Amino acid sequence: RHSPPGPPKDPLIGHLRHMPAAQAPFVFHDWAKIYGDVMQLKVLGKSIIVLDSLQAAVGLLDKRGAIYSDRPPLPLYELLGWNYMLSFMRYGETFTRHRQVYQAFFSRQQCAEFEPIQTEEAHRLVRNILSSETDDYGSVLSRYTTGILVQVVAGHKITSDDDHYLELSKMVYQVFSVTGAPGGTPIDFIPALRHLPGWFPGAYYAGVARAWQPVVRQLYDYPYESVQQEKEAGNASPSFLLSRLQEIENNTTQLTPEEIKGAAATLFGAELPTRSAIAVFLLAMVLYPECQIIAHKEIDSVVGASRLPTFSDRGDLPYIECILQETLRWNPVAPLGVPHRSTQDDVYRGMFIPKGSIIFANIRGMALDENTYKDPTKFIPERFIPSPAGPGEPEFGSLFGFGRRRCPALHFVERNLWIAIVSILATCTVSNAVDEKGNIIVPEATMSDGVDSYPKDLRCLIKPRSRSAEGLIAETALVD
Ligand code: HEM
Repeated sequence: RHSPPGPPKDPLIGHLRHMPAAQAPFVFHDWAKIYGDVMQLKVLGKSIIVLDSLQAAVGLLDKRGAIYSDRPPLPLYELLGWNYMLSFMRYGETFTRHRQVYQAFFSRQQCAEFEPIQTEEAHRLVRNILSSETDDYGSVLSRYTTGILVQVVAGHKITSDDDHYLELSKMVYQVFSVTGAPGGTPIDFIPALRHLPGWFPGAYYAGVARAWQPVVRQLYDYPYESVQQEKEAGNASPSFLLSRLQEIENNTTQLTPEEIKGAAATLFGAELPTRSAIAVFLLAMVLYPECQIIAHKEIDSVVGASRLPTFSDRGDLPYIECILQETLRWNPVAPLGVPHRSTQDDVYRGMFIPKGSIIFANIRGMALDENTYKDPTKFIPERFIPSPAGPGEPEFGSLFGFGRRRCPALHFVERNLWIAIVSILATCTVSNAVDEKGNIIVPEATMSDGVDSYPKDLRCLIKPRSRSAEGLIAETALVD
């Protein structure tokens, strides 16, 4: 029985000085080639385990889920008032209750009911892309994912740029930007700092957290109170919050009001990865124009030019499905997932994993596994075509995490992405932007660091594909 291998470390502080400051998933993946797919790093006495293969992640996080499903404590987030957020919740009774509510809400069957909302928002997305005056498509994409979430969570349709929910969604983004990666600030390592004033060295983040508390509070109160008022006035549309309020009324609720607010805030906070995934798709279309041509042909032959695609076309568009799957694999938007924590000592393949270890699944590393994916850095949708017609490489399910903490919204997310991708492909051509001198810009396929992984350069040109596509899109403005 031995500790999992890892790179050389310093006395006392361990790997603190060696922790990668940038592009950690790539550094971990390179280390894994030397030290293996189960590695241990020690930081200030804490055991950090990095899993670099699907086999190890399934072996521990799925198969031994009973002892690998906790999350590390996040004192900074607690200080901010991010309470009852499922993503960061410790394992236990409260977690189980919350998780059940999400699983029921995002079941396959329930997800089918969101399709009209998703379709309408996808049409709005294309209209907004085509009328965008800048090439900063990030904000247009955010508007799409926020638009869907606000309808699903609070039954509210965003129709103007000064909608308060858009303001709230910007605030969430700001809070996450000023507080850094979850678990990565000094007070996460030395919780005692939380009691010190913000000017004290190292306690800086505690000051930040206190300053942002009112913003977080608003995110908790505003949606809940708005839906409550609409319910009382008899004009609330179906939504996550309305269902929870009705459960309170009928005494069938599993969650307290404060827990419900936290659950809704969790959902709003989940806006970013979906918008990043659509951005990855756009990047792929710029860099791999041949894929776009095949996709256009498939849509033209299956859907035709007289209508826009709908969810009922999905089964007849296998190449679009491959593009979606390859978008998820090529540049994973959650490259290290969300860390798990082990709650018991364990031995895996003869290696001792102490209780309290923080476990990272290197999802980025798994996408680069050359034994599973040929030419893994290239965008090749055909890799998923089943054999004998294609190589039949497996879909990249790892993107949504593992075991009892796996993303509960994945069926919903896949639909959000599919309808956005197919609507863009049916109506637009994505191509290279051109600089002032007339040179074609070829963006590099690199992603930003951190929890919110986004293409570093997304300069591109998006134009209507044809007159008839333009007409179809214009018509949607009248119907939706
Ligand atoms: C492309 C978009 C998305 C990706 C790639 C993604 C991926 C993930 C990953 C990797 C985890 C952690 C899994 C683990 O710990 O092993 C997670 C958790 C979670 N996701 Fe997603 N997610 C996405 C979108 C969403 C959306 C839109 C929602 C909600 C509307 C959502 C809700 C959640 C929640 C609540 C958790 C926490 C689950 C728990 O801790 O038990 N996700 N997601």
